Amino acid sequence: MARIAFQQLAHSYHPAPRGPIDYALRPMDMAFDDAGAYALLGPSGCGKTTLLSIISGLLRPSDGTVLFDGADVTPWAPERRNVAQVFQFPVVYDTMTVRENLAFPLRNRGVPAREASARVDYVASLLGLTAALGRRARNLGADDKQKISLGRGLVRSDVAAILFDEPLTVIDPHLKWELRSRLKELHRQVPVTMIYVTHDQTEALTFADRVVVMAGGEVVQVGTPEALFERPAHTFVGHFIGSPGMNLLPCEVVSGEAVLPGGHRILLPHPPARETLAGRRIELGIRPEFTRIARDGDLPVLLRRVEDLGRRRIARVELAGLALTATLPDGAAPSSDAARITFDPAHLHLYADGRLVEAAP
Ligand SMILES: Nc1ncnc2c1ncn2[C@@H]1O[C@H](COP(=O)(O)OP(=O)(O)OP(=O)(O)O)[C@@H](O)[C@H]1O
Repeated sequence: MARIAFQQLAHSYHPAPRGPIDYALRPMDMAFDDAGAYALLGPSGCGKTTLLSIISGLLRPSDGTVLFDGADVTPWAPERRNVAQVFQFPVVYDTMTVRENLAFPLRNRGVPAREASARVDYVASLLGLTAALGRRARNLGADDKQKISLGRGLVRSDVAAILFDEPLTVIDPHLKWELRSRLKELHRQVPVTMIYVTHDQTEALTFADRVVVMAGGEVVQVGTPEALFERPAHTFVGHFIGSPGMNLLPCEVVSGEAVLPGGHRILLPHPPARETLAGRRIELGIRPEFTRIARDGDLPVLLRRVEDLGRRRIARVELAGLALTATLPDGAAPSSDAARITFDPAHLHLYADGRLVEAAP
């Protein structure tokens, strides 16, 4: 187990001696606490795999330092780092049995046979592979093969970290939820640092205690699922997390109020100092869940349509030409000619150039 830290870590696949550097990962300082369950979440191309490969040692960063429990491991080869990795597609030995596949990483490390066998039995039961232990891997389907890959990653308890790179991509949808819960259960019992890469917010939010959200080669927020929902540090997080995402309204701040298009004014509970906003692009953020549509609401909106999303309904409305979404309470039937919207002041956030602006002290 290890605490993994980055100091001024950055990576460019095309280091340029002159001119602007084309970063796949922008310079960052951050740490993964020992024994934490993390998800690395972000859209395709944001740098997740690059970051994972730098941790495992498959890729040497062009800048900065990687520390495991304070030791500089930047030049270390993958074998020396003692990191287990599970990839998107199965990595199994077809001619071996499931038991032999699972025991392989333990045999390599010289773990005594009895201890190895107990560990294999435990991991197999966790992954629902017990009945298949004696079968050759080649005779199994894609789901079971990927379970073996997961098992090989999980079987050693002495690793510095376990890295998962979209491990459930090939798994049947109905099995995904079950395997995610099992990984979480395993983490509770064997607290190893786990880092789980995904572009799927449901996967990230159900697996991780802490989610690292990435965009454009940058870590834009590290937080609990609740923090990402309640207090997005960046408009990208507001938009990317949640379904639908946060409403963002361009505005100006004048005398403690946000002035929206159409001249509508919203009193800000904690207006920031003027200097922090000067010359920056300002937006007011509010999640659909913290709005209310009613006849006696604050601002007049045009009701475009109501959508049924299964567990809840949302209203698509327009405020001075801006499209917004609002969650509707059960049974609410807003009238299109008298709809008004109210924002819960406790959940209003102000962003400058995409970043959350803290209130003036
Ligand atoms: N071997 C490489 N050589 C050059 N550029 C690369 C290489 N690998 C990745 N990149 C570039 O680096 C950036 C980050 O890619 P990376 O694969 O880390 O993102 P990702 O978030 O893992 O994406 P995905 O979810 O699609 O795998 C992208 O712009 C990508 O094109």
